[in-house]
Amino acid sequence: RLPVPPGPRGLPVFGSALEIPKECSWLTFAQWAKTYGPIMHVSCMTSSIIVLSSREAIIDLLEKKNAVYSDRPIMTMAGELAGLKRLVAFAPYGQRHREGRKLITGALGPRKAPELHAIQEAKTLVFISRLTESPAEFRTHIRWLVASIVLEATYGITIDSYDDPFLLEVEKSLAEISDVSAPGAYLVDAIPSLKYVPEWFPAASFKRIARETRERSYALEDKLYQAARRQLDRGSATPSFVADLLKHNYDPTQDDHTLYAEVAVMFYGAGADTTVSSILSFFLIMATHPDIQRKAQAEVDSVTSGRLPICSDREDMPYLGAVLKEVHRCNPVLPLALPHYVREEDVYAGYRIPAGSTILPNTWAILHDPELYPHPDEVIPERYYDCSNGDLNPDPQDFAFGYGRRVCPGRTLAEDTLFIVAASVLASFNITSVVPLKGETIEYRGGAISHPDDFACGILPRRST
Ligand code: HEM
Repeated sequence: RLPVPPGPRGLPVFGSALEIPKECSWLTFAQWAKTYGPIMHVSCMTSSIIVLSSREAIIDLLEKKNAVYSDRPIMTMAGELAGLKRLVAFAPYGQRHREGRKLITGALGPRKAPELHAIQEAKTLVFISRLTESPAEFRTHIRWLVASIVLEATYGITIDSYDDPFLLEVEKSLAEISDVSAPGAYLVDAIPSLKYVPEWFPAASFKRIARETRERSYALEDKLYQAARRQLDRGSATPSFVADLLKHNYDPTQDDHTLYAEVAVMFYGAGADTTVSSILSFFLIMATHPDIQRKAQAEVDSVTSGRLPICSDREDMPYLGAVLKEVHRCNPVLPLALPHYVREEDVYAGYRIPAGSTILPNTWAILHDPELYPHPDEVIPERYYDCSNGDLNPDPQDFAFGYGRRVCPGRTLAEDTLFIVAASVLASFNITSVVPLKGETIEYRGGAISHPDDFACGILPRRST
């Protein structure tokens, strides 16, 4: 038998579970990869994790062998007990997952771009005026902006403020989902047979937590979906994902409704925190790199000549495009993507990849590899201009949005939102003077989603500076 890839030995029974930090585990994995190489085996309680830290390994396995490497690990607490495996991002690779993805890619394809751009541009206009009125609250405005774009595009629901009761309910449910899916948080994930323990049993509070999370997320999914249906019945529906599905299916079965509701709820679940984190990184990078900001503003000004930017300006603003590539490279929002899973044993580079391994692509390690991106800790938009060596500076967006048949289906929506926000902010404001709100410097943190530490920054209307 071939050996498994090299990796830290860890402790008996626990393996390396106690050495993997809950925050920024991608940094620890990147450090270990310097010793053990780009294909690393990490044992963690009863499971095997294979961490991939090179572009070649990720392409060879997750892209070229995507039929084998597109499953998701079985998460007993989140997936089974809390019912999340019904949702596209957590679903096992198979028919239901494919159906869900097909609906999302259809709804976000080029045909739908004009409708989506209209929503993105209108909401960004309101965002700019709110930012002018209360710049110190830029975080709240960013969260409102992303929520209002996603909920309008998915359900046709208008959200006026970040305190909207509907939105607070959605955020609460998401926080619960994030709690139950935190790796290592529940013993039942390491010992799946515990799932059979009855809820009343002492120390089985995880069963109650899972049931409550499941019930609340189902109720919310239904509430949002029914709100969109009611608008259609009243004839007041604006173009949206749900309205479009129901307009094209005159006689939906109960199974259709269930599928549509499950897929719709994914837009916010997968698209809100991720997009917010990228926009925050954009603000941080602009505030800390005034020269880059000025250069991007000059480009925006020359294209728009005084009007506000629109989504179709994107291809005329290559420098801003390069800045946004750096935003994704410096802070890949999902630094380990989402975990993939391999059901069958495989062989790669002389190693055995055991059946049932969780596969973690270390996107952060690739986007900070000095062999691929010279001076990886510096923000250098110009790095994408030099095409003389085709192996250097590959487009970070091809990594930041994941891999193979699990690649993010919301990429275009996310990129367009980031672009219109960035271009409109640059046209309207100078972003200055960053102040860390905790500690001395601003680091990127997080468990699964990476985001910058809290910071304050100056946001001054350009006409007054
Ligand atoms: C900056 C914003 C975003 C980033 C960086 C991002 C990145 C990612 C990544 C890395 C994955 C995991 C891919 C993998 O497993 O290999 C993913 C999955 C996913 N994303 Fe995004 N995403 C963003 C925004 C969005 C938006 C706006 C939507 C809305 C539709 C969305 C929907 C999804 C879905 C449904 C999945 C699961 C796909 C599957 O399992 O088949 N994402 N995203």
